[in-house]
Amino acid sequence: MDTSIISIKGLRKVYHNHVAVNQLDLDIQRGEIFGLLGPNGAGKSTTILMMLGLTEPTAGSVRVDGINPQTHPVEVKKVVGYLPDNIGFYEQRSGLDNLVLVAELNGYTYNEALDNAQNLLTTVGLKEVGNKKVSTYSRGMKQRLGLADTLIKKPRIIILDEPTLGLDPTGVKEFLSLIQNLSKKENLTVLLSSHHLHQVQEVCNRVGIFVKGDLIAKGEVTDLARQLFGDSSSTTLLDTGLNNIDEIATIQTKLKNIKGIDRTEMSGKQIVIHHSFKSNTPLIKILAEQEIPTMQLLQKGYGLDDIYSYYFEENKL
Ligand SMILES: Nc1ncnc2c1ncn2[C@@H]1O[C@H](COP(=O)(O)OP(=O)(O)OP(=O)(O)O)[C@@H](O)[C@H]1O
Repeated sequence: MDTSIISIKGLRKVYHNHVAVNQLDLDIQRGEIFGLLGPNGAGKSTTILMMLGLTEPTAGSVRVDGINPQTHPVEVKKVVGYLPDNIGFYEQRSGLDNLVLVAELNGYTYNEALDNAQNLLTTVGLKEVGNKKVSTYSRGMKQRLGLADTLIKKPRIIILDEPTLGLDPTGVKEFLSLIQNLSKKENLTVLLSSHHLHQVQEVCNRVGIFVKGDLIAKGEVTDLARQLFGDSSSTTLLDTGLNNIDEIATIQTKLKNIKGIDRTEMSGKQIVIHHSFKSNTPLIKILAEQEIPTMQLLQKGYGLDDIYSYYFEENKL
């Protein structure tokens, strides 16, 4: 059974000969938190705009909860709440007033709007400050108010564009756990566009990585590593205990040529070894055979940061 709430097939957007989104195929499941990752200009916002019916695809199709946003833009906006990265409020009015206004604009009577707004302020943890002017809110509080704003029409899907931008670490944590709880409680589907890899890794069920209009990989983070690096899915940090950088670099080069090791790089005085061994045991054997000093070996799996730096910083594409 197809349980996807967002279904994208062969989606393409070309602006004056520039391909912003290229042949995108993506299915997002109901209740899923999906992370859209990618550097500036990768095509994330254009994809979101096409889902919202705000820009027309050049080719391909999008269905959002069964709705074609191109032909039914008003209907799609009823089921999708969108939090842009620069949401504006009436700063001189209270958070509560702002929400009531949005609720009324969405067709609620004043009493319904008030009730709805008060409940949402509680949900996002702003109950105590609901009557204070928005101008007195911190960035984190404004983002939570923005979340309440997107929830007011009781959407089935929310799309959040860089929602944690400018938040301090505590604010980020609180905001993301709020999203996670909401998604669980309401079976809400969340699309999160972000550059913040650690955060996305923590909160998303799956992520998709966009580069220059292409979705180069999608899946759970562990699957992504496999998709992008093939069998080479392990990284081990070697601390030789040496201080001489030249000596360490010589060891690094030597290791690179050993079967089973795909590549190596320096990280300060440590050597990062990317290899296809399932554990460190074969590595320990190799290090002993090659008489390489080993003070510490630390195995770590590939994280999103590795994927990101491999694909974006080393210009592999
Ligand atoms: N209205 C437009 N007209 C022409 N080109 C555009 C337009 N909107 C976006 N583009 C181009 O399409 C590409 C994709 O842009 P998009 O905004 O979708 O990327 P993004 O991944 O959302 O980046 P960011 O994180 O900076 O928002 C970029 O090269 C951008 O310059």
